[in-house]
Amino acid sequence: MEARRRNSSVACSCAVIAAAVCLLSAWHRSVASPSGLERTFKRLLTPAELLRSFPLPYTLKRLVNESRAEAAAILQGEDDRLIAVVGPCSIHDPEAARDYARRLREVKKELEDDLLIIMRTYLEKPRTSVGWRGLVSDPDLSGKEDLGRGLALGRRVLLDMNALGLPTAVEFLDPNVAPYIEDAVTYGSIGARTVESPIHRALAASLKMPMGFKNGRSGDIQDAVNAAVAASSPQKRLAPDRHGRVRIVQAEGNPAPHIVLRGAESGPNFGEAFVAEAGERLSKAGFRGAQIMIDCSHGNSRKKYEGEVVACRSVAEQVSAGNTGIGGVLIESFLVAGNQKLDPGVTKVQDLKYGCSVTDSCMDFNSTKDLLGELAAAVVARRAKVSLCWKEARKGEPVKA
Ligand SMILES: O=C[C@H](O)[C@H](O)COP(=O)(O)O
Ligand SMILES: C=C(OP(=O)(O)O)C(=O)O
Repeated sequence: MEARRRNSSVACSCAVIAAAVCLLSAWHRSVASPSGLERTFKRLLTPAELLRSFPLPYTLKRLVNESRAEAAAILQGEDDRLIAVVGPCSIHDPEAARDYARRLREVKKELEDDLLIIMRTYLEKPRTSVGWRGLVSDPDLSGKEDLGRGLALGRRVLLDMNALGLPTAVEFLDPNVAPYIEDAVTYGSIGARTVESPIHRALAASLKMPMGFKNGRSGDIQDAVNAAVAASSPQKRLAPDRHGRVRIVQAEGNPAPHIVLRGAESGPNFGEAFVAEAGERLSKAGFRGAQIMIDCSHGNSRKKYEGEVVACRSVAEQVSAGNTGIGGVLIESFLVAGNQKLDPGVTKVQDLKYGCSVTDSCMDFNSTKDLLGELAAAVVARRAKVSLCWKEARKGEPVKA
């Protein structure tokens, strides 16, 4: 009896030690899968640990909260400015991103009566097939995919942008990444490749910043409308908490879900007829007065920065003509125009051109500044027209615009 008790306590201690060794030395652990292939697990900091190392200071928390509220007010038609989400297609060089942000913040201050400028700080890239998957996945652009370093670097970039006075926008791609960064994000997007995914819709329902849903790559606007409806509803989902424990999250529904027209393989959808149709579908789905965002890139630019200028000018014309259904734009822009090839593991990072996109083609900073000026002027024109309408309506006269 005594011997059995001793044996079982020895077995117990061995199990505890083994578990501790496993946990402490589990930086790198390989498990044979049923197919005989090795699956590798690597220990990662929990969101709580990363947030402790790189906290969002109180003043920046205030910036995030205030800019989220401003963006939501614009998207609900309560603030007549436009949102402009502007910045590189993807962040690959934090120094170039800071350089860009310093210039953008000057434009932000100059145009803040008419535009809410948010810096596109995209850290995760969904690929059509394969390719570099963004700073979080591969921070060294080497193909080694050091996700632990990527999460830390990505969070630091978001903190830097906020510290420079710029609210940030990201695409949420891997739901597991969200708890590491969401507190530092003002505007979120669900992309064309994931807009039909129930998991992404449920994630959006639990996020506190306004979330934009892109139309599908085929051009189907209804995918985005359905996603906005789903994300506006309270729902439960399984998700890790900040300590990495899987929990049942009771999501309240996103505060300002909206749709983003991004064009399609078959062509752009930034024109008046598409905007009107999107507005009608939104009203039918119960979103009365909800604003639409227009992505001037992707299918709307046919992935060429010159096309972005055309799309953006069309938006400015529609707004200055009095269209009150457009709430903002997304623009891919970096220090210099165009893009360059990045083949992780093959391209030498030191050979990359400074301030030039390694994913989609971007417009250069000076053209961006000019276009933002045009958008701000369009808001001023719309304001004058709309208030004229309002005054005439009050006099009981027919509304002109
Ligand atoms: O915005 C970036 C790209 O459009 C997206 O990540 C897909 O890129 P790809 O078609 O080059 O893979
Ligand atoms: C991938 C993107 O967009 P979309 O989902 O519209 O292709 C993006 O904005 O980086």
